[in-house]
This record gives sequence, C-alpha cells and structure tokens, in this order.
Amino acid sequence: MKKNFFIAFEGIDGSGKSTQVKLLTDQLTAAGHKVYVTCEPSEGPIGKMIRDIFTHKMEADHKTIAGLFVADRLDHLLNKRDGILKKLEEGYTVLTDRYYFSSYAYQSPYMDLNWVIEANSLSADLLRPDLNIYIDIPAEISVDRLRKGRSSTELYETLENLQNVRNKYFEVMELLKDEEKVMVTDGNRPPELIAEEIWKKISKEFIESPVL
Ligand SMILES: Nc1ncnc2c1ncn2[C@@H]1O[C@H](COP(=O)(O)OP(=O)(O)OP(=O)(O)O)[C@@H](O)[C@H]1O
Ligand SMILES: Cc1cn([C@H]2C[C@H](O)[C@@H](COP(=O)(O)O)O2)c(=O)[nH]c1=O
Repeated sequence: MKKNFFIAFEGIDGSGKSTQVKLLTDQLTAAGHKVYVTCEPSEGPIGKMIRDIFTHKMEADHKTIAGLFVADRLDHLLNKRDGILKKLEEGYTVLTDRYYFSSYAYQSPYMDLNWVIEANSLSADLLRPDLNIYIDIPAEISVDRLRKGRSSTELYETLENLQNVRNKYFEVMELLKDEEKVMVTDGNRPPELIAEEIWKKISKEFIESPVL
C-alpha cells in the first residue's frame, strides 16, 4: 500500500468537487495523513491568466486556451514553489480539483480529442492519478446550482456546453478505461452520502487499518 497518493476530482461545473475535496481532506487528516489540496486552473501565473480569460477580463481563442491548460498543468506539476511532484515527495497526499480529464472533456469540443490527449501526455507520463473521481450530475442541475451561487457566468457555463462536456467525460472515460483508474459517483445525492462512498473506496485501496 502506498504511503501517500494522488487523487483527481473531476466533473462538470458545480458538480460538488470542492465540497467532496473538503470532506475527504477531513477524513484523511483524521486518519493521520498530511493532505495538500490544490486545483486547476492552478494558482500559478498561467492559471491566473486562464482565470482572467474565464471571467472575461481577457480574451483568447479556444485553441489558445487548450494550450494554456497544457502549460498550466506542467507548471502545476513541476514548479519548485508548491508543485504537485514536490508535495508528493514531501509526503503529502495530494487532492486536486481537476486535472487532465478536464482538458479532455472541456477542450475536445474545440480541438481534436487525440490532440488534447497527446498534448497532455507529458503530464500523464509524469504523474497519473492513483484515482480519478468523477462526480456525475446532469447539466440542468449544474446550471441550477451555478445560478444560485453566482452573480455572473464564466466561459463554458451554458446548459448546452455542459451537456456536451458531460458526454465528452463519458466518452473519454470509456476510451481510456484500460489506462486510467476512474470511480464514477452519483453527485445528485446528499454530500454526506457521496463522501461516504468515496471514503469506502479510498480507505479500502489506500489506507492501512482504516477507521470506517
Ligand atoms: N451533493 C450536493 N447536493 C446539493 N448541492 C451541492 C452538493 N454538493 C455541492 N453542492 C452545492 O453546489 C454548489 C457547487 O458546489 P462545489 O463548489 O462543491 O462544486 P464544484 O464542482 O467545486 O464547482 P465549480 O466547478 O463551479 O468550482 C455549492 O453551492 C454547493 O454547496
Ligand atoms: C482544468 C481545466 C478546467 N477547465 C475549465 C472548467 C471550468 O469551467 C473552469 C474551472 O473552474 P472551476 O472553478 O473548477 O469550475 O475551467 C477547462 O476548460 N479545462 C481544463 O483543463
């Protein structure tokens, strides 16, 4: 069993990733793990540029955005400040809110899926998640949750786009089922029930002597 591990949370906008990252962090911390929580777009310089584009402060073509995500992911992994590889070396279990599956699902409507997978292959070779957790909700629920929680709409947050992105997630999870470890969980349930299912899986696979 690995001492520390790397988990990526995936799902369409508003699927409950941050909520589940928080609940899993609490469980892991109680089990004695050092946990480092991170996200993409990252907090680094390229991630900040992407956030400016998503909140309409800057403009960029969708192909440029696809390239920026590839670069941001490499910086997120490799930078000497707080890169994921450094944190794993320091003994942290790392939980990220989004990783390369997000690019496969969100960028492939604009770029050939094979291009997106190939462009991210350097990141995949450097570090594959020990588990990708895909939280599934219908696009209608996503739009409903986003409308309640926010006053403005970010790029890619329309009903039609989110329906497409959800379909792409399923397409790519099927395509990569022999290479990637993926758990799909129904996100349209109370957060505590989802967290319980996730904890059962994580504790079974990654924790010695778990407290269930
Ligand atoms: N299982 C759930 N049932 C109902 N509402 C939920 C559930 N999980 C999270 N929410 C609510 O939905 C909204 C989005 O949740 P959260 O921020 O965890 O999602 P996210 O996937 O991280 O979102 P984003 O992709 O937009 O960052 C929040 O208002 C949160 O309280
Ligand atoms: C990593 C990644 C993200 N995106 C998109 C998906 C979301 O719309 C935003 C991120 O914001 P959130 O706070 O997680 O909702 O960025 C993308 O298009 N491609 C990616 O690789």
